[in-house]
Amino acid sequence: MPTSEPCLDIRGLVKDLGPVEALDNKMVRVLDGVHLRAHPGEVTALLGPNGAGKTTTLACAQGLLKPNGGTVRLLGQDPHQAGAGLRSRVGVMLQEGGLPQAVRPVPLLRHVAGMYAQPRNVDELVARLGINAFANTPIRRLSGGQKQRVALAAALVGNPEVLFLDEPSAGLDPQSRSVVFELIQELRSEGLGIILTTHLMDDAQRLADYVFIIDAGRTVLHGTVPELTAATGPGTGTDRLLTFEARPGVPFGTVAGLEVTETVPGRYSLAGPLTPAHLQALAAAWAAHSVMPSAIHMAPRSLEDVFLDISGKELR
Ligand SMILES: Nc1ncnc2c1ncn2[C@@H]1O[C@H](COP(=O)(O)OP(=O)(O)OP(=O)(O)O)[C@@H](O)[C@H]1O
Repeated sequence: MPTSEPCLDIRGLVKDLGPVEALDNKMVRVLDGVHLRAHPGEVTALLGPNGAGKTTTLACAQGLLKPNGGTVRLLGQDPHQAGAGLRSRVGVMLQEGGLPQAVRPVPLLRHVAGMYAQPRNVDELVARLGINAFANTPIRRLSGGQKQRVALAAALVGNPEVLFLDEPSAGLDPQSRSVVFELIQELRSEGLGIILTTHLMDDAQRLADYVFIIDAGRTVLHGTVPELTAATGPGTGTDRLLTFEARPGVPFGTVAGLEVTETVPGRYSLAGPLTPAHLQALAAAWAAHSVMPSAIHMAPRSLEDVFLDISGKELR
């Protein structure tokens, strides 16, 4: 981990939301132990399945919601107590609905730039994100991907030190996605602390320096991508994940020293520095249990696999 002070430091975050009608109008605890630390000059990804608590975590991080427990420090301050001084140092990329619909992109960006002491150059940002092509179209008429680019520009125009991106590549075509990825990498090298949420493992694997995985309101795993995807600890890079399907409930146990785990009924996995000897032992285990497996797949472990291993759930 880097030695710089974290730009975002969340410890033991607890948040209750509600009241929920289906639960006799009781409050529901949606966060119960989220830890997250992000540093300047790094991309920190927050991953988790639907409903894990990513949006709620970001809302607490940005000071939009008051935590019921734990601590949040954004650039060293409590974001819920801090005023405009802190807000001007933080960029937030709003989801589509957050942009004013009747305005055209360039006047909007100039207006936002006018609210900051040292804004970025609007023309440069517009050219960089290809916004020129639809500069005179009202936002409500833009495609999802075009709106995404305007939202990113609006988050950046104030020249923030910390940038929050919620699903930054949602709706982008491959070309716009590369433009946005390049920009994110450049901003990172300029020293911005970037915190992003995504469902796309590929995005996280390509962009993130450090990953926090949350599930059911708590941080369940964190590390660099190589750390998380190495089954036997920080990275040899040779680890593989082998998965196969067979009838549920077969007690395969260990083969050549590696445990076969039934991650969901009928789906088995074996992870580690696999060699042909493991494959031989596995074939013997299949024969011993009269199993003819299907959907055999072997590849380097991905973040998706890691999450499936620990929770039995898909990330999406
Ligand atoms: N106002 C609310 N009242 C009650 N429950 C809520 C409220 N807002 C969110 N929740 C619940 O809190 C949990 C966390 O929601 P959150 O939006 O933070 O998850 P998420 O990880 O961002 O999900 P997604 O990936 O689907 O956007 C979910 O179970 C959601 O249903």
